[in-house]
Amino acid sequence: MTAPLDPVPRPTGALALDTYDLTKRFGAFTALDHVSLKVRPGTVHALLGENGAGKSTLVKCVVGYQRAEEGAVLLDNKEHDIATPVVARDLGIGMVYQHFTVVPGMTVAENLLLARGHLPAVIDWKKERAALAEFMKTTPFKLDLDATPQELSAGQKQKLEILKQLLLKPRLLILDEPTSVLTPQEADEVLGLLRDRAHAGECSIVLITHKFREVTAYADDVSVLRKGKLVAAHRVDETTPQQLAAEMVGGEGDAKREFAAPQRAERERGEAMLQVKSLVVDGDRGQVAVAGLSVNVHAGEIVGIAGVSGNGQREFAEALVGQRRRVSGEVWVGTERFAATRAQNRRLKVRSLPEEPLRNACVGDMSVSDNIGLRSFDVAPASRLGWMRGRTLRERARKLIGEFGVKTRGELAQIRSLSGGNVQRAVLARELSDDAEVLIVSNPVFGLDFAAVAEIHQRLMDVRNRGGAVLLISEDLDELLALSDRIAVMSGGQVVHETDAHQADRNRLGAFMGGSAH
Ligand SMILES: Nc1ncnc2c1ncn2[C@@H]1O[C@H](COP(=O)(O)OP(=O)(O)OP(=O)(O)O)[C@@H](O)[C@H]1O
Repeated sequence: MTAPLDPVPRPTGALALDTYDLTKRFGAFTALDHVSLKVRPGTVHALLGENGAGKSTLVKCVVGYQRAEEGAVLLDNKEHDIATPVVARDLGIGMVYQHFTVVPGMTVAENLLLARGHLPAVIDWKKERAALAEFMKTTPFKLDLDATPQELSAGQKQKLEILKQLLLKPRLLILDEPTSVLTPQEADEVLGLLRDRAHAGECSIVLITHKFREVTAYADDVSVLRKGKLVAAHRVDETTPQQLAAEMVGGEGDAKREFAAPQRAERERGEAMLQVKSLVVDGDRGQVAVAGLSVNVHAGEIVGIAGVSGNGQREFAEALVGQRRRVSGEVWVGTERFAATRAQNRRLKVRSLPEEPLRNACVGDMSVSDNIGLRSFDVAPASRLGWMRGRTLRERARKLIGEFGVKTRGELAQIRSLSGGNVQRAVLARELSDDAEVLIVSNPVFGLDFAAVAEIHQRLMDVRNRGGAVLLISEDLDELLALSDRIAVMSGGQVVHETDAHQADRNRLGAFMGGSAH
């Protein structure tokens, strides 16, 4: 290892974490209410809870990102005042956040080095690069050390976040939904690696997740938060997903939603609504990201685009919705050549939900109401003779907040104060409120709890059932298999395989995704 030697060797090994009566308020709202969590050293501890239950707030208090008003944080039974993330890091606590914290202008290698903190005055790049290359060999991820974060897909950025923490050899590692944008195979690899490190006594892991499969397969213990309170704690092998789901939502009835597949209406597929013909799009580094891609989506069908992140999906989605220049090729909606202008989107009812909606589809400092009104603020009834009608916008927002179950302290709250899942719901409320005819979605349930996943999947299915055309770009094969009528696999910027979803074979799809099938 090339890190400078510490004067006093740091203690190593897995930490025990206890929170005692932790209470955190935002104004009059209590986000954490006397939470006493117990994480045994050398274990993987899953933290479950619906969107807005307080999971992120709890761990942010442990890593010094937020300060609790009451209660205490204990490491190995000793109370610590963790006032800042730097204090947490020095105590051996690492955190992989739900949002990305990589520095955009720096390469993967620079980001990794920066994460290590305590850098020497002069960096011996040759040595550092060699050390990083060695380190990369010990992880399941392969990332180009010279790439910049703008060139990385959400999945790759997530991997970089995890790598940054692994490099620090934390004694307690907290991960806030680390697998949301990973393929099932990647998720298994990373969770397997983390569990092995925990069981070897190197670290303890706190894993915030919405996936019961991950809890049963990888966690030793599980705690459930509901509305800011810790409502249950179990050894994983002494509980069931049904019991956990019921504890999360506070009632048996709702818990069944997770296990309900979306209702697919029997219907003939109509004419081609969205046609992509030989589309070529460049990536951020000028490389060809989408290399002559063609795909059609018909009325009344969902076409799923599968693929390992970084195979041009992000650039494809951006080019479709007008956020990236198309080098050549054509996109048609119905009988019209489609340039994704605001007027066209409105007239042709083309709607989209990009990944990372807080960054890509919202103005964080603006209110929930204004964000919901972003598509319609300049058309009647919200605007009359050029005047925006705030009250109309707010009333409409309030109605949609209710309809889409957005948990917010009111339509005037800043959208960035909402939990991740609720931002997603707010954007969906905006995009789906007026019968979309063409819907382009990327990783739509990233970070959502099971009830929200089921609900949003049904909403996407409803667009299809009503005769809309849905293009669903997702790195989650289970999601694609559950929703799609057809699945196209994207690899190297092209569609390399297309199949009827009902006859699709997971392994075969996986082989095309990995580039090993012909
Ligand atoms: N900085 C803040 N200001 C005001 N309210 C906040 C702030 N941070 C969180 N909240 C509120 O606290 C509650 C808990 O949010 P938190 O992000 O901890 O939920 P979560 O369980 O992590 O949800 P998700 O699964 O959606 O990420 C939410 O109602 C949220 O709106």
